[in-house]
Amino acid sequence: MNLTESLLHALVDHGARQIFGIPGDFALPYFRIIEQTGILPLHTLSHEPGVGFAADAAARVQGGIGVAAVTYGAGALNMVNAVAAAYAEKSPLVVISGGPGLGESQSGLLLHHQAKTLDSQLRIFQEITCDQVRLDDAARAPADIARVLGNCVRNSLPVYIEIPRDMVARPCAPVVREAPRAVDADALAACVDEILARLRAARAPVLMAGVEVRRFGLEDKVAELSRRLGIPVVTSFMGRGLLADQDAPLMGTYMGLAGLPEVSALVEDSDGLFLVGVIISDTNFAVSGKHIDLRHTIQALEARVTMGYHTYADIPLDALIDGLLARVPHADAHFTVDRPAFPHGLQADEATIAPADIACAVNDLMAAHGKLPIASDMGDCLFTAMDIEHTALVAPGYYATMGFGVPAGLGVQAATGQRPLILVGDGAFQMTGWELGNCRRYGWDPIVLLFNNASWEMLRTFQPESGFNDLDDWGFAQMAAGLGGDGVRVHTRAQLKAALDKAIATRGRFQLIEVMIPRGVLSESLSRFVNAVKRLNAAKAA
Ligand SMILES: Cc1ncc(Cc2csc(CCOP(=O)(O)OP(=O)(O)O)c2C)c(N)n1
Ligand SMILES: [Mg+2]
Repeated sequence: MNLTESLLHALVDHGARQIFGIPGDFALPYFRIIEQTGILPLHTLSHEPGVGFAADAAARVQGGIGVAAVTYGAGALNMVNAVAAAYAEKSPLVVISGGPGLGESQSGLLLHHQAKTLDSQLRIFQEITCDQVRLDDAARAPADIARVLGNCVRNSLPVYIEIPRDMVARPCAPVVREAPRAVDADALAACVDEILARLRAARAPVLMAGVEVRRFGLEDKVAELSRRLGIPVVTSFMGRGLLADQDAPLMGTYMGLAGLPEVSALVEDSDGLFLVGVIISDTNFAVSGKHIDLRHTIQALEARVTMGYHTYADIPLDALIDGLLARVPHADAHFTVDRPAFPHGLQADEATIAPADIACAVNDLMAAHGKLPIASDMGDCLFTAMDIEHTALVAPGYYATMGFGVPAGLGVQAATGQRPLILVGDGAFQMTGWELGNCRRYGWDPIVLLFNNASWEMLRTFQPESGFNDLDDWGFAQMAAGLGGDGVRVHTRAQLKAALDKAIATRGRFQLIEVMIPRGVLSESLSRFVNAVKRLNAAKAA
């Protein structure tokens, strides 16, 4: 076995199911081995940001790790933003980069694709990954790979692996996966007892599910725990889409002043808020109507449990949930909640289209044809998703980068085989929407709802006086055929419904529905979010 094969088998062993990538001369040798061995399927895309977003989304939906394979310098550094997004949102993404061989590194020449020094790339990735290795020693490689991939899975964070191009075919032993780390049973029991005591003493306990629940594959168990405890569940903004397919007492998504009042009141009035895998970020908590004193909550995140001004260390979330389930008997009665209703029954008439109509049309579509997993970009399309029935959702809800939506949708279909619905604004589509041109090669056929307001509308809501938020009308629908798909531009609600009916009935080609939305027409969630931010900022300034 050679070093690349050893790495590929280790990737499979740690939960990788495919590789997304773009080669270069520093990467051609290891790409050849990927292609020749077929240990993992390789999907090449067109631009490295898309490679990173697709691999990140694949990791999020399949519960394993994502793999982004690139060349040195121009390739890897082109993907920094996507890896930073994965780091911020705790996605287990493995970055593999080809690199200069030992001989050329010592040639005394500056090498092409080199930035500052030959170590610059590794140093840049140290800031956005939890572990790194350059595989320049075949004897040490199996242990290095086991350590790095073990950290990727254990922390649910990106890692960086550089393969010098003169090392790819060196004989190498197989990688032996690290043994799971032991959890202190006494500390776990004490932590479980204290959490249960606090929840039982609370008048109005609530469980908020965050992204770590998905990252560690705990949705079924968390749903079961909430039923047994008899407490309602909400998701964080980032956690939207969690528990969509579980029988959970799910009330909705917490968005503070931007969200549904009944959901916000449930969270903000709770005296027993149990934050399970929730990232304490501004997008999750900054627009709270009533200040949530996080010091009075129970926070389980990054293998630590904090409550009552003290922290239990080294309590992995899976061990904690198992410990709680072991101590909470099956509930006698089936605990349910009255979930707020989502909009249905689109008026298919000649009226222009608002984001609320898109949510309504999608809810009607899923009611008639079954749920679709959703990949959403940043922009009002993501806020519109809050009015769509709960379904699997991948979106940059915290890091908030544009460009995620289309590549992420391709990653979802590559990973699951399920046809995704992609929500993307015109500004974000200008960045990475062209990855749709790769669908035909792989048989992917997403349905793309392109919110075209010819504007960076989210920015305009915060700074309406700036003319630079105006975008031109690019005519995206007309470009679909050249990319291998079908495109249609719709102006009215009747045209939107007809386009969705045609799209869902057409398989084998991506379906691009360019929805023309008048500037200034926002989703209700975004309107509430912007008004909340302005009110809170005004209050701070006062
Ligand atoms: C990679 C990156 N560069 C800039 C920005 C900053 C930004 C946040 S929202 C936004 C406008 C989005 O326009 P779009 O048409 O896609 O959607 P909509 O607002 O609904 O009209 C920008 C430029 C971000 N978040 N990421
Ligand atoms: Mg726009």
